Amino acid sequence: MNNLGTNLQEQIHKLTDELNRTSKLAKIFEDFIDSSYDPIFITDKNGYGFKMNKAYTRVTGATKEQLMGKHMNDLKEQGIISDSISMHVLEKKERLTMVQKVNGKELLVTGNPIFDENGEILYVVTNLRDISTLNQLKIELKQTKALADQYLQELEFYHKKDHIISHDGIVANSDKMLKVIDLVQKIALVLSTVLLLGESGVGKELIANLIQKLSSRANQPFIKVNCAAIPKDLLESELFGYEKGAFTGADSKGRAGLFEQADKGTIFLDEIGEMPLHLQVKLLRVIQELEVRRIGGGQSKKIDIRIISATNKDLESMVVRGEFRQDLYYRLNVVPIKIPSLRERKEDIPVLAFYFLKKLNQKYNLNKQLSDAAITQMKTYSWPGNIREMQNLIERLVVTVESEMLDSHHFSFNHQYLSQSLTTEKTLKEVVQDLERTMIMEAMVQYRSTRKAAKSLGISQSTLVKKMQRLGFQQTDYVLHQ
Ligand SMILES: Nc1ncnc2c1ncn2[C@@H]1O[C@H](COP(=O)(O)OP(=O)(O)OP(=O)(O)O)[C@@H](O)[C@H]1O
Repeated sequence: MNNLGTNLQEQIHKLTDELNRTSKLAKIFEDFIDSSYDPIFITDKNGYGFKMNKAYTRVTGATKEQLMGKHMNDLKEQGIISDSISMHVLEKKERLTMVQKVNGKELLVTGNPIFDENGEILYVVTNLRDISTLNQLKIELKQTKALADQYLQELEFYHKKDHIISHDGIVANSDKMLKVIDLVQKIALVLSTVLLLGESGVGKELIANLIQKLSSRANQPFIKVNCAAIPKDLLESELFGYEKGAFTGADSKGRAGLFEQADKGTIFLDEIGEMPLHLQVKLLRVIQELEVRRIGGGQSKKIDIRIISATNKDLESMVVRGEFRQDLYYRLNVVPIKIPSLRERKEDIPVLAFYFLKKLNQKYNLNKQLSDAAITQMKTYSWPGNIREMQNLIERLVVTVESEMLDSHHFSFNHQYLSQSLTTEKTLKEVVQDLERTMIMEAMVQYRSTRKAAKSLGISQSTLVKKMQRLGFQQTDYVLHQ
């Protein structure tokens, strides 16, 4: 009996030791999985939550109470987990990896099966990696890269722009305009007679200025004459001058004409197509003989002038129709320079738009910006008034749009007049005239000044006046519309 008692006591002792060792091991095991920085989750062979570490709660927010002893399929049904890697591992009996969400948090999970000696799964141990931070980093990296690309683009843009802007306020990016500037640089010095051709607002006057600035006559007089703006009956005396007593109302001392004033320098005859035929003969003589005779004067005076002329008219057709002298045309057309319309060089649209925006921001002390979509929208438009129209539109938007960003919807070019006219059976000429009439009327009602109206329409004042005469405008037309 005593022996039996001693044996039992020894057995109990052994068992207690064993139990102590096991619980120590369990504690070590728990400490061990808790020390892992990455979350660990263990399910038993039936798919019930068995163990999880502190990192699991830290990363997912899910607690032991929520998960331990719970079946994975139930947790999935409750939406706590999006899927269960443990269930897939139990089914496939192999290590698997997938992306799974716990409490909405995206995790990269790897489930490892633990087998017994018979090859049956005892547990599935799952390691989890928080990839939301990784994803966030990926997004940030993408954003940084996009920003870097944008800066690079802007840098290239400004690099190019700086190079181009150095041509005295002439901004260009297109090959077509760069070729024009190239040609201008070549001919500026040789003092050849230049004829600038191109639609209204393309920059003919700007190019004329550049030719003058680059020439050896940069410091000599530069006389600009807008042949369309000076009333026809005054043009002759303005150009050629007059002697005292030449006509009633004339200055008693007589006056030098613009040709004489341009002596040793350059004269810019803008809108040369508007020069009346009888003055064309006199102009031809000035160019051929290089001398002028004032009205009422007997003697001619030698002059040394360079002539730059410009027109938006088709002079060749005018010659054919007998509206422009052929000999004068040849004399003026020594070096023709055609300045392309803005729609023929859409690459210039962004550089010009940013250039005008910058200038206007400085002028009005603002910080307006242009969206990419706005630039794209501008590229789709045909710009009949060319650069002048664009400049005016941007100015109008800079001062009227409240938001900092000028966006595509601000550039919704209005074709309503056109669509109205097109619904009726009219000829192209009539449609164009309707459109011109409507737009001019609106501008005149709004501004009541041809200068301001022309500016808003993107045409020169003289073009507007001519159009109004042609369309038979009366002052009462737009005054009555007030
Ligand atoms: N390349 C350019 N860069 C910057 N500004 C430009 C450029 N081209 C034209 N402009 C601007 O556009 C406006 C119209 O240009 P400009 O008066 O030279 O045109 P134009 O062809 O002479 O017009 P018009 O035939 O109607 O007299 C001006 O304000 C000018 O400064």
